[in-house]
Amino acid sequence: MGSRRGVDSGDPWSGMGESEKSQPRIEVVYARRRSSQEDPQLQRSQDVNRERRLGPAVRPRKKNSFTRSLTTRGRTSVVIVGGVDYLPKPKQREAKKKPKQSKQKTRQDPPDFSKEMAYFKEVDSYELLEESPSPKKYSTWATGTENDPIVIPDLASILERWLISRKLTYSCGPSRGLLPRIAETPVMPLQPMCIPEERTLRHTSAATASSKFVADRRTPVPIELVDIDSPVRRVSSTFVADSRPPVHIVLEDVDSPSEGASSNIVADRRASVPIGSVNIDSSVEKSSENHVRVKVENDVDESLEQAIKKLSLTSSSTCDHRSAFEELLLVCNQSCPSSMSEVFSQYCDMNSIVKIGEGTYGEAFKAGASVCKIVPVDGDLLVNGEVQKRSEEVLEEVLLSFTLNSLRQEGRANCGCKIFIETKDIRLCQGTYDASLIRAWEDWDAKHGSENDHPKEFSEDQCYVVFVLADGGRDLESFVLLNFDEARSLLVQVTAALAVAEVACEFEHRDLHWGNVLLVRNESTKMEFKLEGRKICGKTFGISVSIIDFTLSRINSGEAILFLDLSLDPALFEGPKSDRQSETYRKMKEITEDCWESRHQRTTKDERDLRSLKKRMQSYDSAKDALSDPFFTDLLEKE
Ligand SMILES: Nc1ncnc2c1ncn2[C@@H]1O[C@H](COP(=O)(O)OP(=O)(O)OP(=O)(O)O)[C@@H](O)[C@H]1O
Repeated sequence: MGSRRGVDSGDPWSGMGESEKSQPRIEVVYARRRSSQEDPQLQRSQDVNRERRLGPAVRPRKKNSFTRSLTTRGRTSVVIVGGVDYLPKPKQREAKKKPKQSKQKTRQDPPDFSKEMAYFKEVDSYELLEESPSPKKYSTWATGTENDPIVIPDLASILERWLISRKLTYSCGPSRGLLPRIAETPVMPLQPMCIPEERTLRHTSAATASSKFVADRRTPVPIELVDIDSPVRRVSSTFVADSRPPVHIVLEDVDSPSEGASSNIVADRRASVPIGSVNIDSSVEKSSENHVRVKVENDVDESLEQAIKKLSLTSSSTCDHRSAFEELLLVCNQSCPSSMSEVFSQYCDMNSIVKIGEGTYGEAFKAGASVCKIVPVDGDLLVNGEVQKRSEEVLEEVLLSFTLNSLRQEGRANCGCKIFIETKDIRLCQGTYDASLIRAWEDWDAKHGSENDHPKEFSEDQCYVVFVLADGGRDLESFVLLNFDEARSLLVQVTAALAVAEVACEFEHRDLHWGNVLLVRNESTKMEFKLEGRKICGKTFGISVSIIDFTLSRINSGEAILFLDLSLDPALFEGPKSDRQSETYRKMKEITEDCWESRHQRTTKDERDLRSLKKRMQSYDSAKDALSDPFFTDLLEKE
């Protein structure tokens, strides 16, 4: 489809480029270190890693396939902050192709499926030569109905905290006066789901009347109020602070005649604990109908909030590494990094940890019902021959994951699905690898032969981001579909997920190779999703699909557009010719014209071309005839 772009002056592609350029300001926020250019040794090891990414066909030996880090080198994280009305006009758009990927990531000794693999390889290579620029893969979901606001309270607060911290970081200049304050203080008013502004608890005459509010870590308001049957009541409130920044807890006697006056306050405490509980105790005079109000507030004073609002992102131009780390802490709701065992022990017995997979950066471990993917960040140590990810890079993925999580919420009015992997939590850790993790890593290595470096190399200072995910099963690369129904089920689930996310938040995965599609066989017969307000039920034939790895993805969270600027990673587009994944990256570059912040859609011209192709196809007598159609001209090279 050579005429796809820029052929005539009315080419909708160029038009779209123009209109996208006039969108809200664009900032290059983070630039990935590119030390390989200066360091030939690093360049060599990265070249080796590049070869790891693609499969056995192009991977002559261990650590020598097209790198798994292909997608991450030289990236730049970018955010565009737009107004609420930024959402583009309804248009039809294309879905990205699924590139081929081959990574050695298996959970058990795989049975011998070499025959099946050979078959699919053949199919793949055939398609690569034969297919048009994927008309059959361009989904035709029409966009354009009103979207659900993607910002649910929790997500809003996460993004807001992030944006605020960025404003503070970038706008305060050298003085950085506000940054320490925001780092010490949560932005509680912005997270109404997290902490109710107040709870009113009623005393009873019972000696141990108590009220307990149990909530998860993101709504950590377990407050226990106990009155003791004595002339003076003892009131205590326990606030379970799980890695939460400081809070201000006030107990107030609301029945006192001077309600609201400071004398009503029976206990007042500012508390800051990384993990644990805060108790405040006090005495309250007994009266028949005594109410005590427990207020949990943030410590950000109004003037600070006003100041924050006035700050502008436009003055930001640089990002220092420390502040990005602080942003990550804020987004993860932590005041300081945890240890690995603190995080893992929340999900499982440490001795039960099993490694289940690995990527260039990520080591995936099964922890109870969850999967924890550990990604080292910010250290100087090369990991698997790669420069470690920087906080700022991981931050983009963290925010994106939270945004996609919001699609899982029940009761979304317009769009929703549960096919993107559930991100249960994200935590920042520091220290050496825990002994149980080392044991699990070595077990996996003994069975499967890890391509990654031994994690014992990490020092006490090393930091990591731990993605706590639902267990999505095995990746498509190692999963064997048993019949055509399972294959259809896989395709419809992936397509439905992309359609939902594309309509809801202009999502483009941009790296949907078969290592990033997980499957599990179960009793399920159907899966529900909602697209443009319509509930749709898809048949699953006992297969549940999850999409993972949003490192390269692009999304409009409602508050910001998050994406990586792949134009700074030319090597990404230099993979082997005729390799499906490499070709797909190149196609993406062609379609985006290296403008990665925009969403990209099938154009009217493309649709016209496809429609006329369809008509012409009906008139051909044979496939041989059809192959001479002009639609294919630039796709076929005669030798
Ligand atoms: N939620 C999950 N459930 C089950 N397995 C998972 C999950 N997340 C990751 N894995 C396993 O771990 C592997 C590595 O994860 P992932 O691809 O996210 O890491 P990565 O370092 O980002 O990879 P890449 O090399 O593509 O950058 C996956 O291919 C998969 O086998």
